[in-house]
Amino acid sequence: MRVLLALGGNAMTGPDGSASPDAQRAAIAAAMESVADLIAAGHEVVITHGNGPQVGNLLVKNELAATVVPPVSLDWCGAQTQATIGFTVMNSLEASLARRGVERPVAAIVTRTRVDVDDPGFTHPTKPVGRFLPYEQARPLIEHGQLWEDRGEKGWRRIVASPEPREVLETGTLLTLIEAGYVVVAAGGGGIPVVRAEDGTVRGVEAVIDKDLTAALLARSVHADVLVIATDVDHAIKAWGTPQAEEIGVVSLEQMREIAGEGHFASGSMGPKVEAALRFVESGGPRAVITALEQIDKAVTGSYGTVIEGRPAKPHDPAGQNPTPQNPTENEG
Ligand SMILES: Nc1ncnc2c1ncn2[C@@H]1O[C@H](COP(=O)(O)OP(=O)(O)O)[C@@H](O)[C@H]1O
Ligand SMILES: NC(=O)OP(=O)(O)O
Repeated sequence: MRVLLALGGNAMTGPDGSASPDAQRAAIAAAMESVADLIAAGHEVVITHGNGPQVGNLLVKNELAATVVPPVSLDWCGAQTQATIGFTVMNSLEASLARRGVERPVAAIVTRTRVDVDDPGFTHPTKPVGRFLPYEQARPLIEHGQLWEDRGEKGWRRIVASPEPREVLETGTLLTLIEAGYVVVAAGGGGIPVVRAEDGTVRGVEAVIDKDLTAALLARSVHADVLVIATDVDHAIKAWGTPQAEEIGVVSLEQMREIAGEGHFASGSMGPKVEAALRFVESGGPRAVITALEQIDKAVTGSYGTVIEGRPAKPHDPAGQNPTPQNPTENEG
């Protein structure tokens, strides 16, 4: 199966959200063990990953050092995170594959994602980045003009613009590499946001694209059989945080749209994951799964996690309208 695997910040930065180099190396090394198992099992894996903690930290470094070295813009910070996370993934995945006796080349690709210049995301920022701070520490920054948001029990977090991903510009390159047998790491941090001018030229814009939404687009572009969104919870949960909390197992597209419409999924965390899973399946993708990183082997077959099954088009069913599950059912998870 061709698997598009989206790795969240939780998988890349360690359990406490720490983005120290050691914590990142350790988290990525652990994640790549699971990825190597998938590859060793015969799956074709395309990896994308988040960069929220890292890009937010780079932004702060730039601001703190602005009087000493020229600061760079947010799109440059995003490009830098693709490189550091990408090369760390390459190092770890190569080692994990070698331990299994699997020979597969790995390539991390600098990837640009086109957005619309007039996207409302530029005027209404929604993307949490960087570290969590208690309100007392965030307050002076807010008073200084930064946008911060209360993210619940973990604290407050800085918010930046996050336009909709429209197109992954390196799709052709990725397909060539996948067909040549590479394990490709692409569109890290949702891709470096760029806009295209009327004359066809491309320039970076200051934003951080949601990596789950780009993952949905990328999964369709590379004809993935399954989009797996790996995070730190086994399932998306209905009535999350209440005594009525209920894990969501296998659901139809229609059911998940309805549940999402009821507002069970927090913006900036589970919300975009559910939206990405829905978009992939709505646009014709066969299956999308949200689950914990440790469960991705079962996720690819749809036997664990929150699973949205598409409608496989059969010869007698050209419109792809054959029935899908009508009741939320628990899978083995
Ligand atoms: N309805 C929900 N079901 C499950 N988790 C939820 C829900 N709403 C919000 N969350 C939160 O979403 C988190 C996963 O999102 P996030 O932290 O952004 O993941 P990642 O960094 O792995 O991309 C979970 O740890 C949980 O705290
Ligand atoms: N770019 C992005 O969505 O990163 P996170 O998944 O780390 O928030």
